[in-house]
Amino acid sequence: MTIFQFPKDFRWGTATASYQIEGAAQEGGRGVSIWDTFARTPGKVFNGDNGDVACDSYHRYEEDIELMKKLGINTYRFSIAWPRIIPDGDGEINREGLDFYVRFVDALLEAGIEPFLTLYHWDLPQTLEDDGGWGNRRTVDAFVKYAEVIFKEFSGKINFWLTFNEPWCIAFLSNMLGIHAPGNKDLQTAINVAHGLLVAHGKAVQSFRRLGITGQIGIAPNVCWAEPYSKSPEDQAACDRSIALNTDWFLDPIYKGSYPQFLVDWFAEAGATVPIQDGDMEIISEPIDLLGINYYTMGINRFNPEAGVLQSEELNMGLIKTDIGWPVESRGLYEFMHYLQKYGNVDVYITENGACINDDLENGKINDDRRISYYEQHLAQIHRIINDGINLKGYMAWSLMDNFEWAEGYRMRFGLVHVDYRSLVRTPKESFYWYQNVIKNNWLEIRN
Ligand SMILES: N=NNCCOCCOc1ccc(-c2cn(C[C@@H]3NC[C@@H](O)[C@H]3O)nn2)cc1
Repeated sequence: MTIFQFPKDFRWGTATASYQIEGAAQEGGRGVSIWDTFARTPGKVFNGDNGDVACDSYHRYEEDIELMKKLGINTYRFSIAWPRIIPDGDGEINREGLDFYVRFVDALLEAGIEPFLTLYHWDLPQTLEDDGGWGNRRTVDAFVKYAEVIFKEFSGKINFWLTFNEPWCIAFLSNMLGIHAPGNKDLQTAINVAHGLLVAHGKAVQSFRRLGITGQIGIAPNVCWAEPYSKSPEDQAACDRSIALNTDWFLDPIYKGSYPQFLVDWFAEAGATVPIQDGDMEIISEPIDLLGINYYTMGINRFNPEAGVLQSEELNMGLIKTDIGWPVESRGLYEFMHYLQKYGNVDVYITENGACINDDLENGKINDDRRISYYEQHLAQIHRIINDGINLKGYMAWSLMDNFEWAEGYRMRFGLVHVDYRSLVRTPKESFYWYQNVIKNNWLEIRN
């Protein structure tokens, strides 16, 4: 067997998000989000599923924290639902909504678990979307107002902060491909959204510094690692475009103060431009302290002029796939983390990594061996990354429990804990106990 020992201060955790687990969608003064609207639009979400009940964590969070204590994690990544805090987006503060998160954060701290907060995990107040969404500076200013409410309430209690989860999903999956809320299918709209959220990110970081808020702040891009099908320049360029739209499009403005010119030029060919106003790039490039990285899979891509705006086609190479159809290929994480070094050896946390394995209960157990295998492969790569001297400081498995997987609804299960959506009974899977052992030992044992 092989033993991979992790650093003594390495953070072990799990991750969730407000709309995916909370439920109580019409309780506590919560306003309507774009995902409430999208899920109620016929054909957008599998089976017409929505987040009205989800895992009911709004009422069951103490039970969830007991599961976290049993698992042995020291870090828990979650998100706050903006519509609970300021229901109409930029109006009055809903104290009842804020108090729910005060109770939750206090309970986490009481349990000895470090809160790792995402301010925005996709549940935009609908009123702001109705007025132009992230492409309207009103939304940018509203986000800063919301962020400052949270900063002031939780400074001293929360020390790890993320502004946005997966900006590529917020901008391009949701506004160019139309697969997530609000479901637009327009490149210029997507570019406007991406720029708006970047300005909002920068302004929030400036507020964080000005207010002297405790801890470290950053952002969490999702990775789309790709390798060329052939050695041809066209296939390599197709990969470069695919990787860069998820990463460089957001991290170049933050770390370099400018967009990647090759992609700006590519989009200009398609008639789309970035709506930069005076001072925007200086705001966006306000220095940050950490990055969250979300990794699930990688692709083998080739140039194909018919393959969407990037003309980059991901090929089915016959790899083992998870039940959501994503190839299991952990080496993309290693390659990506070295790619990321062009921004410097910045502090990085894996804020999402996990497998969709839809095993169900059998005799009271869930023998999700495929999920264990997925985690073994990816944690081995993480040890390799750390061994190369990269500042990878922690790992949060997606997800603590099965939850609402966006357009896939509840059919796709990423949890270490099984959720029966009728009874809401939580049942730890075999992978939960495997991960519990890794955390307890702070080492990974690869069985021969
Ligand atoms: N990348 N290029 N794609 C080209 C075209 O893809 C079509 C489909 O696209 C995608 C891409 C990515 C995702 C996705 C889902 N999760 C899992 C969630 N992460 C945040 C947390 O809430 C988890 O639930 N992460 N990523 C879904 C669909």
